[in-house]
Amino acid sequence: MDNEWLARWRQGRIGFHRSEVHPALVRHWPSLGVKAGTKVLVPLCGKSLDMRWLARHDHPVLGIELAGEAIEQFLAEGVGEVSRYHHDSFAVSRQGNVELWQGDFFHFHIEAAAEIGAFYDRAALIALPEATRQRYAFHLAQLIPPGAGGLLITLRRAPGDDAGPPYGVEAAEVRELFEPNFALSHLEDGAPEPGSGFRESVWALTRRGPKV
Ligand SMILES: C[S@@+](CC[C@H](N)C(=O)[O-])C[C@H]1O[C@@H](n2cnc3c(N)ncnc32)[C@H](O)[C@@H]1O
Repeated sequence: MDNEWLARWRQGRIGFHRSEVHPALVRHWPSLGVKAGTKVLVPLCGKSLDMRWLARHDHPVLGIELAGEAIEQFLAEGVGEVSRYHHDSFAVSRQGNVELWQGDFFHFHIEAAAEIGAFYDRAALIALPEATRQRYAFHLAQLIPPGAGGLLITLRRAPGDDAGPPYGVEAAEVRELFEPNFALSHLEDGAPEPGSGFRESVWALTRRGPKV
């Protein structure tokens, strides 16, 4: 699976990347009440422009991405000096208020996440096969402090369509995955996307305490 993502980036097969900020982020982030200055974790971040939107709205961003290509493209398309360092197995690049950790999300641990106070998942959970999604939800819960919130944007496919990525994740699975550690609020379901028929669902999550 990992190599498949690296191949996608190498070959430019990145249909998931949006050339504009996701409208659901703009619409719903303010309602989460995340204080300015709070650092936002963006797992499986790609080169999402949503990170720039968060940074412009006074949130330091910590993105985690497997593909070096994605990170280099993000930095090349941005403005400002880039500083680089290593932390454990991660190569970290910082540009302005955005730091990008290149490596496997599942190797990113709580010591490195000390300042994180919110998260943003668009197309991260749904990038993972069913067997890995449980691990993702648990790992995310370990990184997010009690009381902290986040926005989750998932996707539904036609009934019986098990193909992916992106994988379809129904509301019942979202609840099953996250309810043990988060309070959930379903914010909206998008209209079917032209062509694919995929429908996005937007959720607000708040981490329950105590830490897992
Ligand atoms: C569907 S894309 C979504 C990217 C981004 N969130 C967006 O909205 O454009 C999933 C991304 O996760 C990355 N990825 C997959 N598995 C990963 C892992 N275990 N750790 C870090 N990144 C991973 C892939 O390289 C890919 O860029």
